[in-house]
Amino acid sequence: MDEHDLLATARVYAIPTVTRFRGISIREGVLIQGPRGWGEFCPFPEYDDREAERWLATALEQAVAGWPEPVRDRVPVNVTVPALDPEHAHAMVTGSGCSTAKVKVAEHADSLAQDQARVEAVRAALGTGGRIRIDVNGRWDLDTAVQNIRALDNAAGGLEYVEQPCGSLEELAALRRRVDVRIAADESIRRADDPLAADLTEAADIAVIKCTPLGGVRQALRVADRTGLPCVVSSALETSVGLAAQLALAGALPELDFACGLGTLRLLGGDVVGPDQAFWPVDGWLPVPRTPPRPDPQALDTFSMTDPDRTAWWRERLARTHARLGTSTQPW
Ligand SMILES: O=C(O)CCC(=O)c1ccccc1C(=O)O
Ligand SMILES: [Mg+2]
Repeated sequence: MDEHDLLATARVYAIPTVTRFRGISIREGVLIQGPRGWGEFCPFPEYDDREAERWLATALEQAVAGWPEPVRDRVPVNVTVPALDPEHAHAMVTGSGCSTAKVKVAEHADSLAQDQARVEAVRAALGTGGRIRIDVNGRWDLDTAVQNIRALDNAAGGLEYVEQPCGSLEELAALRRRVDVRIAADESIRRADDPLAADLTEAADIAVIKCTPLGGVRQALRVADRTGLPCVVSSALETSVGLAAQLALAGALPELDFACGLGTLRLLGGDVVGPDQAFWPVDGWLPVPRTPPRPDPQALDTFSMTDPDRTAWWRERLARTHARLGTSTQPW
């Protein structure tokens, strides 16, 4: 797709989040349309153009090339619980229909008591048969991680795993020798200079794989294979258009032993597709699509970015990132 076609179809959106999530209260991005349908370009605002390139490759794969064949037609998902108070966390899990919950912790320093109360409430909502995983987004140092994982493993009555407890691979490897709970790597993979080269053998038991920041379904399958670990596919807080690519990845992975973190539409206060095409989990499952969903014109209008400066910022970012991808016609 040349730059003219790309910008001619581009629709900048802004959707409020239901609760603040990783500092985000408005999710912004751009939808583009190609011969295969719509794709979504939504790198977080603070990410630089180099990192944004991979996000654009994902959108172009979806809009221009299409995805590889899936090996399953539906995937189990977790409910994602933001840093809510215990009552709201309990209600969210009960209403989700999911038997696995991913709980965000460590949203601020000294949050351990709140994190424990949230995790206890989630266990009460799931019952003994449910699974609880926590996501730290790399916020703990090694000693804090050792202490807090023990405390939260107790509060949860057993954790399925802990996602990115510390920032670096070295810390994750050292931590892994000191705790029994399994460790999953997220940022260590998707934010690595070269995700294909990330060596997780000492550092993690599980790989969190997201095609949106990795450059598409095909590239994410390569990264997943290279890790040699069981994988969890997880969202980057996309609309249903971008979630479709993540579901195509979850559908195409040779093995899928864990619930995916793709039930995140409920964190957004709206969507760009109509309710019949939206990826709302039913009884904890989502379908694997063969083609991207089509945005609903009315929903696109509702969530169209109204700030002209932000619209220009996104369009310029899209054009710059496209120029960086260069003449490679198949970046994926
Ligand atoms: O995995 C999930 O359940 C939801 C996705 C999620 O937590 C997330 C969403 C946007 C950006 C980062 C993250 C993350 O996993 O750290
Ligand atoms: Mg994570």
